[in-house]
Amino acid sequence: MTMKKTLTIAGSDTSGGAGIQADLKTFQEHGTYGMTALTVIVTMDPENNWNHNVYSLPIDVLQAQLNTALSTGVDAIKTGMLSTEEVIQTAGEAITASGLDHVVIDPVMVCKGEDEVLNPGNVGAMVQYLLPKAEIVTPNLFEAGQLAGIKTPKTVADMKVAAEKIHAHGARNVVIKGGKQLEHDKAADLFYDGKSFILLEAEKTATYHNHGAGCTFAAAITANLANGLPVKEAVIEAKKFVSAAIANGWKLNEYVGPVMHGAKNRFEGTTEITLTEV
Ligand SMILES: Nc1ncnc2c1ncn2[C@@H]1O[C@H](COP(=O)(O)OP(=O)(O)O)[C@@H](O)[C@H]1O
Ligand SMILES: Cc1ncc(COP(=O)(O)O)c(C=O)c1O
Repeated sequence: MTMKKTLTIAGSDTSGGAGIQADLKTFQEHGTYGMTALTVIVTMDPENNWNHNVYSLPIDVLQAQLNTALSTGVDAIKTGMLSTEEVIQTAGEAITASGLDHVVIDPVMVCKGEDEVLNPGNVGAMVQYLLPKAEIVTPNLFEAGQLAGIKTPKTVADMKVAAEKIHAHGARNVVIKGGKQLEHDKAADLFYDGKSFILLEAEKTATYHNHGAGCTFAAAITANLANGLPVKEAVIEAKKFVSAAIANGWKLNEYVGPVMHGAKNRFEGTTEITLTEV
């Protein structure tokens, strides 16, 4: 038996809901074989309101992991938290050398609720080294504004403007996640392939237990691509999955509630989504 191989280039979320932990659980849930190239380790301080600390790994350690994983011939790659311009460049060059088409860029800039970029130079480096390689890029509203060089989108009309600008940077398909923050009654994401705009809408779940939603969504898209789904179907299936994962999010402790990464096999078919050309 062989399995499709999926690689995540991302950070470790020690609390297990986001980062490589979310990616590996989601890859497994979709029947793909997960591999990792770790960029940073994020820890949380239980004595101090769960404050995050980010520990970077040396660049040669990242390079060695990329050499290891890519030598096996992976089917799809996802990127997540990339801490510095050097890390972004290294990831971009490894992706180019791999010659792979199935590349999902989740341009993580902040953890939820914060609005300052990890390192300001990262936005330009993502535009230069990652967007031209992206089969799909999956920014949230804040990240979309940063990549597009405009104010954070607030409406579907703003999202369309951002999607066109991000597409012009070389990403072949753009999915802007409206999520909870969009001024809209549904959890709406905008898909743009350079030709048409499609709004994917699901019921908004009233919950704080959504930690890792973005990583989980992008990892599901990556696994779906590795499994042979066309781009639009890969996004649609991932949207159904992440909606079920959020609807079944749970409380890890008083600070954080991860999404249910096991939602595909437990809750498949429990969430409906609608598609509308806009
Ligand atoms: N409360 C919610 N109910 C249903 N879907 C949601 C909710 N919040 C976010 N989503 C969806 O989850 C996915 C991840 O989005 P989001 O949480 O905004 O990403 P990120 O973690 O990168 O900020 C998107 O498809 C988004 O629409
Ligand atoms: C390592 C890592 N990657 C990515 C994220 C982003 O998580 P989310 O999917 O909730 O946006 C986080 C947030 O804590 C993280 O720690």
